[in-house]
Amino acid sequence: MYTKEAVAAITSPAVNLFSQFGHFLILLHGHILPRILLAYFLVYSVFILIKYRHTSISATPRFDLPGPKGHPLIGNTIEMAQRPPGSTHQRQMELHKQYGKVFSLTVLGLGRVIHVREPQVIDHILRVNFWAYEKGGFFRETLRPIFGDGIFSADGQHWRWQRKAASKIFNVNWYRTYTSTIFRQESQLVINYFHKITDTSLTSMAKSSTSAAESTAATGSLVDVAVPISPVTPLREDRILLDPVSKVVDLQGIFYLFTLDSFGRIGFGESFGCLIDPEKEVPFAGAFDRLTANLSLRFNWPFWRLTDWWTGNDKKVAADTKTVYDFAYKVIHRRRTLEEKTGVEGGGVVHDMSESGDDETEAETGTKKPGALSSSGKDLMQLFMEATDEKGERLTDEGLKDTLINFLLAGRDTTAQALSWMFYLIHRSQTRKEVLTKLREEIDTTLQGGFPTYDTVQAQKYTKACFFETLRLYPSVPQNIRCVLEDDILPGGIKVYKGEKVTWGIWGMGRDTDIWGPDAEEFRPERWLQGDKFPSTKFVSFHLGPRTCLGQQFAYIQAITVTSMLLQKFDFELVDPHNEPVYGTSLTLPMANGLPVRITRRRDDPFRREE
Ligand code: HEM
Repeated sequence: MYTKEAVAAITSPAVNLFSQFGHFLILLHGHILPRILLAYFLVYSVFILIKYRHTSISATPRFDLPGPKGHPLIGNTIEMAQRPPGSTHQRQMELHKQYGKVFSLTVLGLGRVIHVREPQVIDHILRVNFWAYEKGGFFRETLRPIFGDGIFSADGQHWRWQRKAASKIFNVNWYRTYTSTIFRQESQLVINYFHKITDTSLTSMAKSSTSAAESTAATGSLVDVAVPISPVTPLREDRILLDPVSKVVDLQGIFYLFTLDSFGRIGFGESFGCLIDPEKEVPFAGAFDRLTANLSLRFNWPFWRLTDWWTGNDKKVAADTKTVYDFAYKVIHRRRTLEEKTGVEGGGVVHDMSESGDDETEAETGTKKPGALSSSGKDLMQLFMEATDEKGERLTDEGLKDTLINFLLAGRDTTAQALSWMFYLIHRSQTRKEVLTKLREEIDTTLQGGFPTYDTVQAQKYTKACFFETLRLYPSVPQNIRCVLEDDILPGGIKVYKGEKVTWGIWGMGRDTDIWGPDAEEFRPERWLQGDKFPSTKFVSFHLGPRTCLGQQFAYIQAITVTSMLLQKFDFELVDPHNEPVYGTSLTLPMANGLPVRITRRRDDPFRREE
């Protein structure tokens, strides 16, 4: 047995060693390491605070660029998020006045955003050095939950093939023989509705609207998918007929219905039926509107995922996305079934335009009889079902869904808003009366009381000038942004580095006196018939370069058709002709409270026949 002393002799060195190591650990853990860490942390924090004293930590500081001072670590994030809705464009213009043609801001999530204003610089980004810029991950990730990988958010090869496929579709033959006819028919539905308002008493109006709905439901010709026209269809919250007694309607609301219905037919050969009874709510349209408004908020607020979850907005967005997707898949499913039955890609759908009922006009203008069409009577869905992607493969249902939704986003709100601003501009008190007179003279002389066609639209130079002049002052896409893919030097010598963003305000450029001269703020369509020509690097409302708007012809044919047909028949009086409508929050440029106008039958219609 070991004695006490023997045990102590054996264990004490070990105990000593252990206790010394313990002391060392205590020293290290209890005092020095945290101190070192703390000191390191403090020094690093001071360094970070100094480095990012005016810049968000997601951006490299740049002292060579002017711009409003930001807060430490978050840069200008709060200021950007706090801007009152609709004031973005004015604020950007003020900042340009203060800091010059180039200034920069930093925002958490976005990083450094460089604002540019010179046409030459924008031309460089969009055309000259196109491949050094892209929409980028931020844009894609913000849009993807709703708009998938469609043409709007795609970059590189995936964008290129979509562009190539769509370019084949948007051609003169298609416009001449297919889309123009649909624009005419849909414009006629707007006219029918306005006739109902202006010509009949309230009671008979209500009756006729019900019977129109019933007869359409019975034939099933227009309303197949989206619009359950039945007494249970709810009335719209955002009413179209604002005052039945003094015949006031929301013209912007009507234009939204017009472009949606037109797109339904052009996109997949089925109308949403909105114009059959504009007072009835169309669930798809409501869901789509809310989704686009949500998207615009996401672009300005980097923490949208968190706040959406916190407020429960994510559930509403999910429900709206489902409504839109369900609709798209239903249409696709019908086409796939047809495809199986016929054995032809996309079902081989060719719309017989001779059902249009306006063959007389076609005969008068000498254009081909629509019923005799072949490929030009195909809707977008048919054309995309026939197309192949970058790998030479047919589009999946998901790809088709993305395509449809992206084209709808591209083509619906933009044209509806441009039309609303144009009607506002030609009727507001500040615009010279001769603008409307000249417009009507051109319409009457060209159409002689008949319907517009593709060819008459081309001849209406003044009407087109009014449309372009509207888009100069009120561009439907008021702001745009690109991500820098590789370091570059902009004209004028400003350096931009990979990962930074460049943005330009199209709204502000349209009002810049350096670009458009001293009368930049004036609505003067004549400028398009004299010095200013389209396309031009000054006018970026339809974009520039390889990603220029694919639908610009589509848009102005549609706009000129409906404008001509409405001005032939009706007089419009703004309820408030003196004040500019307030801008709504969106990716595009809507009027927040619509465009209330009083409608009457045209007083001086030289071709009026008693109907
Ligand atoms: C007044 C009406 C319109 C305006 C002001 C307008 C403006 C624009 C702008 C600014 C872009 C560039 C967006 C970007 O890349 O960031 C664009 C792209 C596009 N637009 Fe339009 N647009 C209008 C109508 C239409 C219509 C009616 C369609 C089709 C039916 C259409 C189809 C497209 C497509 C497919 C793109 C994407 C092009 C690409 O990325 O290659 N647009 N549009």
